[in-house]
Amino acid sequence: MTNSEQYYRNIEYREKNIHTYTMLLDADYDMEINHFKDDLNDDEALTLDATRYGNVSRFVNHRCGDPNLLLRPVQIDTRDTHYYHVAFFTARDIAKKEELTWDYNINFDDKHEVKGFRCLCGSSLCRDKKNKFQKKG
Ligand SMILES: C[S@@+](CC[C@H](N)C(=O)[O-])C[C@H]1O[C@@H](n2cnc3c(N)ncnc32)[C@H](O)[C@@H]1O
Repeated sequence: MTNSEQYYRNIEYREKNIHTYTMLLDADYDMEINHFKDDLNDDEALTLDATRYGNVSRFVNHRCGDPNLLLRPVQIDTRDTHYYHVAFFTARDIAKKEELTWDYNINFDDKHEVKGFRCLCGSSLCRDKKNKFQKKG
């Protein structure tokens, strides 16, 4: 089988095996709780509130380049690669009460992606070079 035949066979397999599931989210276009009132229009300010339906991972902040957590897909209960969970692993020893961070992989060169997010991670590897609020460190 050629590579392109294999490619189209994979697409066909995926299309036949599309899985859907219901997810509960609290989401709203709400400028009142958004820090970027001056920079965004209402329809650009979707806020996801993980208080009721999220889990403890909602407290993990972003850090560019050298976060103390890494994300890995893991399989639980099934070897079907359509279903995986995302697990956090420590990238190094973490001190008691130290902030947990992972790299959200934000592309700071993409205007749409970063319009509502200015990075305050303080890492020397921070990619948000235009951030006027950047912490030194
Ligand atoms: C998953 S929550 C993290 C927990 C949040 N800091 C809190 O106290 O509930 C993601 C939000 O935290 C803020 N945040 C996380 N990392 C940030 C960073 N490096 N710079 C600025 N804001 C950050 C942003 O408001 C982002 O939308």
